[in-house]
Amino acid sequence: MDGNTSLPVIDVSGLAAGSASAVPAVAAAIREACTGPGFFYVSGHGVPEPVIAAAVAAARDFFHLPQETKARVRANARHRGWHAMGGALMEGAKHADRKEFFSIGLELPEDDPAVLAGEPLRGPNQWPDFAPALRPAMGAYYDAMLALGARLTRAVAVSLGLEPGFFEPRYRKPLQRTQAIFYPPQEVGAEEEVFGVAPHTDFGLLTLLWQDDNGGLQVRERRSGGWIDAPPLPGTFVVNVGDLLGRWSNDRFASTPHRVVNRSGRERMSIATFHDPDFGALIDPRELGTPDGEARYEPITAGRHILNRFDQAFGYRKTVAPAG
Ligand SMILES: O=C(O)CCC(=O)C(=O)O
Ligand SMILES: [Fe+2]
Repeated sequence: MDGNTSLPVIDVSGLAAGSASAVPAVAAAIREACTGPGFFYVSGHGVPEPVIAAAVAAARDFFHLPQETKARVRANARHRGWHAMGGALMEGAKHADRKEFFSIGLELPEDDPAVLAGEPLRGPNQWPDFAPALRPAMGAYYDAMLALGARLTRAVAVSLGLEPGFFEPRYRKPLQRTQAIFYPPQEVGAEEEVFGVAPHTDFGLLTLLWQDDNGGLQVRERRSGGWIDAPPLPGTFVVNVGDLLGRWSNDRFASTPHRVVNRSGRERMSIATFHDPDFGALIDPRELGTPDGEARYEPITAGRHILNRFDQAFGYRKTVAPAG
């Protein structure tokens, strides 16, 4: 299902080519998108198709394994590993999401100073030895998203009137999380309020989403309050503003609610990457400037903000002791 969409499609090939002169035009388009719908597509993103295809194939094979096999890498307190169906409940939702997902983050050894210091969410990933293709494929995809995120945040910085390099020192050991998500087909006639992902805003700075060709992602239109489709467009990623960027920018950019309903009759897959800063990055609107008045938010670290949201959304965090 390839569709038309009213959401903007921004060609970011100039960023991938490293051309400094490409930044202002992309930044202007991003500013318009982020003060408008809060969602846009990027084309010309520079991520090789085989990198995407390999990650999708390895994740699909993993999801098709028996539940008890996948449970051997069940998510730990660092959010790494397999999250079974039923573990994610969006704030205000009636039912848990109809999805399972496999989540990775920055690969840090146990003797990394941040891990030794007990920084939450830090450490090595949980790679399944029974699905050996996952590690190289998702690892390469993760790295490609780190690089794409870095290119995009340069343009985001300019779109907020900052130096292009503003975010770089805040992404030394980023909390970026990449999760392959698997949605079983939803029965037709299922209850209205059953979702693949219930309406929510993303927690972090920017989300970079690959989706397969089934469709199902819907975005709330700010003006009408209605839901519009964000259909799959080949060769693109969907990008959206998360709460952390809303807060940091003093609501100049706002995160937009979205949801997934998989009515395709088939299984659906996506890979969401939350391109988030260092645990200790200080999110202070004053630092970005507040041209339209007072700062609306107190400073908070990126890590604290994300942990607060995790504790609300994920069942496993309510049953395991917090660990480093
Ligand atoms: O799978 C999708 O299309 C979107 C997933 C999503 O919104 C999320 O994981 O935050
Ligand atoms: Fe989301």
